[in-house]
Amino acid sequence: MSFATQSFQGDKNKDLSLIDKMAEHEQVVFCNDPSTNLKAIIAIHSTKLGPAIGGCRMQPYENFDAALDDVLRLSKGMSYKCAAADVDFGGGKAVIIGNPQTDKTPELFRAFGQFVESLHGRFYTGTDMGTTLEDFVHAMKETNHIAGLPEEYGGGGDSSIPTAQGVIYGLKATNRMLFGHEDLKPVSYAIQGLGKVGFKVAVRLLEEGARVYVTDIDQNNINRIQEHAAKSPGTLELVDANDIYRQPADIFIPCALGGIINDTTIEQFQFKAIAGAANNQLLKEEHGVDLAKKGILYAPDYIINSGGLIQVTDELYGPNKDRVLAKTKEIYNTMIEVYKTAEMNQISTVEAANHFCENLMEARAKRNSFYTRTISPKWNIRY
Ligand SMILES: NC(=O)C1=CN([C@@H]2O[C@H](COP(=O)(O)OP(=O)(O)OC[C@H]3O[C@@H](n4cnc5c(N)ncnc54)[C@H](O)[C@@H]3O)[C@@H](O)[C@H]2O)C=CC1
Ligand SMILES: O=C(O)CCC(=O)C(=O)O
Repeated sequence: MSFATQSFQGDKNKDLSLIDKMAEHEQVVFCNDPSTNLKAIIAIHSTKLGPAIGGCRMQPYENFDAALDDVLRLSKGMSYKCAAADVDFGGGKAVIIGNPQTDKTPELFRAFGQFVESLHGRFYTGTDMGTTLEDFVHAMKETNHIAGLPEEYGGGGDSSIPTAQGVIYGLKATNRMLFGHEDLKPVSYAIQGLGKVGFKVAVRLLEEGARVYVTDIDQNNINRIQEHAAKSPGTLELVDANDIYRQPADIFIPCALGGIINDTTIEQFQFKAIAGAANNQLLKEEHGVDLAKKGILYAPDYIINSGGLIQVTDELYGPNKDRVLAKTKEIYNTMIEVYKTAEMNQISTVEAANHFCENLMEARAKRNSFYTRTISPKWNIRY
C-alpha cells in the first residue's frame, strides 16, 4: 500500500484555492491507494471539544470537487451536531469516492482503516450513507478508531436505530409546535429515502396509523416497505423520486441526499414543516430563511438527526442502550427550545440553532485547548 497522503494543516503556501475552501477547517487528508482503488477524503473541522468524529459516506461523486465540498460541509455540520448533542467530540467526516453497489471490497475498507489509523485518534469514523457496519468490521482490523461497530464486536450496533428514534422525537416536537399535540397518527408525512434511517421512520409512522408518502430510487426498499404497509394500520402512497417535493403531506422527512432544500424545491413545497435525518439539507444557509418566510417550520438537521452520534460516542465508553435512549429523548427538548427561540426572536430556526450551538461551543472551548485528550482504545490491533 502506498500512503499518498497530502495533509494540509494551515500551511498557506501549499495551494491557496484549497486553503481558501478549507479556511474554517483544521485539517483535510486526501487518501489514495491504487492497489485497492481507494480514493477518499477525511475532513477534520474542529477538535476543540475533543477528537473529531463523523461517519464515512460512499458515493459516486461526479468529480473530486463535489466530494471535497460535501466532506467540508458535512464535517462542519458535525461540529455543530456534537455541540448540540453535548458530546465531548469535534466535527469530522470522510467520503469514499465510489459506487457502494459495485466498488466495495474488504481490502478497500482495510486501506481506508489504515488512513484513519494514521491520524492517531484525531478522527473516529463509522457508517453513513452508502456504508454499512460490515464495511467497518474490515476497517477495524487496521484501526482502533472506529465507532458504531456491531454488538458482537463490542459496539452499540446499528446507529441508524437511535437516529430514527431521534427523528421520531423531533417529529413529536414538530407536531407539538404545529398542532399543539405529539400524536403521530393524524399527521401526514412524505419520506425521501428508505435506507437505514428512512425505512425505520416509515415503519414506525405506518405502525402508528399515519398516511405516509414515500420514494426511493432502490426498488428493493420500495418492495420492503410495501410488505410492511400491508401489515400496518397506516396508509402507504408510493411516489416517483422527482415528485416527492410536491406531495400534499404535512411534514417532509428527507432521509437521503443533502442540498434538497433549494430555490427549485422550495417553490414546490406545500409542507407545513420539514423534519428529517439527511445531513446538510439546505443547499445554502439562506434557504433556512426562505423556509421561514414561506411559513415552513424547519427542524435543523444536525439536531434532529443526532441520535446516531449519541450512540457512537457513548459506545466508546462501553455500550449502554438505556443511556443512549435517555440522551436521544433530549432531542425533543432541544427542538422545542430552538423552535421557541426562533419564534420569540422572529428569526429562522437555522439561525436559532446556529446561535445555540455556537454559544455552547464557545463556552465549552474555553475549558479545552487544541485537542490533546486521548481515549483508551477498546481493542488493540497492533500492540
Ligand atoms: N445512518 C445514520 O445513523 C445517520 C444518517 N444521517 C443522514 O441521513 C441520510 C440517510 O442516511 P442512511 O439511511 O444511513 O443512508 P442509506 O444509504 O442507508 O439510505 C439512503 C437511501 O436514500 C435512497 N436515495 C438516494 N438518492 C435518492 C433520491 N434521489 N430519491 C429517493 N431516494 C434516494 C437510497 O436508495 C437509500 O435507500 C444521509 O444524509 C445521512 O448522512 C444522519 C445522521 C445519522
Ligand atoms: O451516525 C453515525 O454513525 C456517526 C455520526 C455521523 O456521522 C452523523 O451523525 O452524521
